[in-house]
Amino acid sequence: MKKRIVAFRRLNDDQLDQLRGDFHVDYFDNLESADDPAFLAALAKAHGLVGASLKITPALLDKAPHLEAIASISVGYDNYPVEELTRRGILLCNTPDVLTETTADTGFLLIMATARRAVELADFVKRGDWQSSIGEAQFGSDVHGKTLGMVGLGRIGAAIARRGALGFGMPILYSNASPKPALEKELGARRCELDELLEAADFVCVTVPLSAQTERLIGAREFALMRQSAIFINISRGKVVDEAALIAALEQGEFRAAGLDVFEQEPLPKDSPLPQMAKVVALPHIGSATVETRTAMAQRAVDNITLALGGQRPISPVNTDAWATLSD
Ligand SMILES: NC(=O)C1=CN([C@@H]2O[C@H](COP(=O)(O)OP(=O)(O)OC[C@H]3O[C@@H](n4cnc5c(N)ncnc54)[C@H](OP(=O)(O)O)[C@@H]3O)[C@@H](O)[C@H]2O)C=CC1
Ligand SMILES: O=CC(=O)O
Repeated sequence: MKKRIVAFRRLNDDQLDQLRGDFHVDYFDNLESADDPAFLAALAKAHGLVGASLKITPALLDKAPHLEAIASISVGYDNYPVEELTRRGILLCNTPDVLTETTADTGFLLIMATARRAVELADFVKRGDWQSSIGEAQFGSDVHGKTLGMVGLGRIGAAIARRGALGFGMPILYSNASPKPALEKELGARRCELDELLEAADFVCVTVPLSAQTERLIGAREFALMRQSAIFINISRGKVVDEAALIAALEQGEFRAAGLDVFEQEPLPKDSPLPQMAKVVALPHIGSATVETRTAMAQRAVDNITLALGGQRPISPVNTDAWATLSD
């Protein structure tokens, strides 16, 4: 009998056909909530789960007694209780590498858009306010040659730093759990403490994953250390930043501008002041959101679940201990 997979958000027809060749698939194209009764009924019989952005809780796992593997269509896995999954022998897979360059493009887009005030000035033109040559009050700041401070120098952080160092001649500072000697050699990057980075960088760019160690890593104290002329970029997870402190620091002019792809609560609540601030470029979590990259991510998830449920090692397992249990 075929194993059963529940899939949601979002696979194309070829990917669904590929899965249906090996498995019984229940597909929820537009799942609104994990409480959807049809979704829960399918989950109760599922061996595999494929999808993204759903908060997976132990209570939800209790409703999936046959679950063997989850293939997340994301590289970040802060919405999964990894230890609990491992304890239950459920394998979790993610999608590293295939989204690195696109997410780095988005990070650099935020650097450029904030420094050159692209959104604010495009709105100015759109409103018909461009009546004469713009003056100094609307000038931006250079990107090339400025110091880029990377908070996190993993796959995405390195790809952003590479764009900055090799494309824009930016000196790179980084704070990261472990040293990155190869990147130091390639990019001339220098590792330093977070406080030194915050004090010295013209652009502070956050790319660490959300974890117990990084939650609210950047708050009022950290914003106060930044230069008044500096620009803050967050392309990782909203909860790495204390958002109330970010808003207060922007209001008080502690630094110049913020480029944000991620927020404490997503979608951003309607009463958030952030999108209305001229100094803020706010994007709706589109780091990896190109047709090519989202297709590649979904394909990686399809391949991961197919391999895992077929008894073969998946391409990108997160909790390899669970893989050992599953492959016994
Ligand atoms: N906005 C978007 O759409 C997207 C957002 N993301 C986010 O980006 C994150 C990073 O992805 P990716 O670059 O692939 O992940 P990586 O694991 O390659 O990079 C994360 C880096 O952060 C470092 N790090 C982890 N914890 C700490 C800490 N406590 N202090 C300092 N450094 C730390 C790691 O150090 P070490 O190397 O020593 O382990 C690693 O170098 C994802 O987890 C996700 O949250 C990802 C894709 C798209
Ligand atoms: O935020 C996106 C991810 O892949 O993680």
